[in-house]
Amino acid sequence: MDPNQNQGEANVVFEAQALVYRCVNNYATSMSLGCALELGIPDIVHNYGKPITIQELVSKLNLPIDKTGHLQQLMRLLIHFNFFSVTKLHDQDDEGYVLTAASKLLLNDTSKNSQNLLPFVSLALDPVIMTPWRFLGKWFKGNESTVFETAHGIPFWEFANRNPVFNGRFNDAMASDSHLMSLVIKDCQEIFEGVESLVDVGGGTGLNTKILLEAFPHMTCTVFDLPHVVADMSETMNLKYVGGDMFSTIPSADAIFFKNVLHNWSDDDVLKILKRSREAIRFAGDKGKVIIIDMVLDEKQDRREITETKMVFDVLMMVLVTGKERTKVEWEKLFVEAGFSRYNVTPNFGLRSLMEVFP
Ligand SMILES: C[S@@+](CC[C@H](N)C(=O)[O-])C[C@H]1O[C@@H](n2cnc3c(N)ncnc32)[C@H](O)[C@@H]1O
Ligand SMILES: O=c1cc(-c2ccc(O)cc2)oc2c(O)c(O)ccc12
Repeated sequence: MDPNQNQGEANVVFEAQALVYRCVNNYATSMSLGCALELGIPDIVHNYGKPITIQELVSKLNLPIDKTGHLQQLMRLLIHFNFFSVTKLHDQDDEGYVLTAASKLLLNDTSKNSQNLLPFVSLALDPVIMTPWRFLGKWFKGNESTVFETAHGIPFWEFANRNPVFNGRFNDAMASDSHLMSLVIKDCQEIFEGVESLVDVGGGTGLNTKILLEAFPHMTCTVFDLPHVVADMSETMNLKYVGGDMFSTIPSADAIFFKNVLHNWSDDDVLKILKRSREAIRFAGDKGKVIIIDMVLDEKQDRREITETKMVFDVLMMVLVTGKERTKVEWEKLFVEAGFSRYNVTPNFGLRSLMEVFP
């Protein structure tokens, strides 16, 4: 027998073993990141103002000295995932930790930067969100429409309605995601050109709309969301809040805007929402359109990690709500079935793309 053949078989098995261990232990990365945030490590590194050594970090955290090696282990994993990096200290042999682009998004101190995903990460690690994963197998064999319902007894949006603390946490998380939109919205001049009125459907507490209004102050905007989400919001001359159910009615406007909303719903539900949107723009003539910011799965074009993240969101939407992520072909099928004639996709929002859909 060829000894190389044996070696080859062993390599395949060991590669497979590494894959199994990597996947099954993925939670260790999110838990380690959660721990770093609980301890406030990004803020300490930020406030130190220069690279911070492991000894200085232990001291700032008030940890027992004998935890130094363990903290180093935690930091090594987070460095591997690009949450921190190490740099040589001037005139010394020692090294210190510094923030990376990712950990700069996770600071408690938001005074210098409104781009902050800490509320989003806190939501992701909340037991309300994590518990349903334990019920995934049970759900596959049962009748509930979501895993969330199998775990918590009621659907996600009803849970948010009944639990004001969770509702606040959820809305803050979604708003933190929206802050990043301001980075690109100014580049979208032509998309909002001619749009005089816009309804942000499922617009949450209205941050998307406020960012849009900063860039396009001539517009009149309505944030439309469930009544418990928009209750007691303060309005301005060109920003109104309306409570309601998008399956029953959507207020009329030139443009109907959805960010991070349609991926929460099944194809049947998206079809109903799109048909309601078409009714809502029927008086707008040539100006009428639907603007969607959401994920578009594209395994051929996207880097492997981007596809991986989108596929995780795909399953996440199945677990929490009744949703999914979609390919361009899947989106197109829905647009055509809802009676729209054409659409454009601008893939410039990181994980999200912007789609314009015309009657
Ligand atoms: C994932 S959040 C997106 C929030 C916001 N568009 C953003 O990007 O930050 C989905 C929103 O849809 C709202 N929603 C859920 N069901 C709805 C319904 N039947 N009618 C109107 N809004 C609804 C939720 O309350 C929530 O604010
Ligand atoms: O309720 C959620 C939670 C998330 C979420 C959870 C865990 C993660 O690692 C990332 C995100 O995202 C949501 C979302 O994008 C959405 O449209 C509705 C609800 C949630």
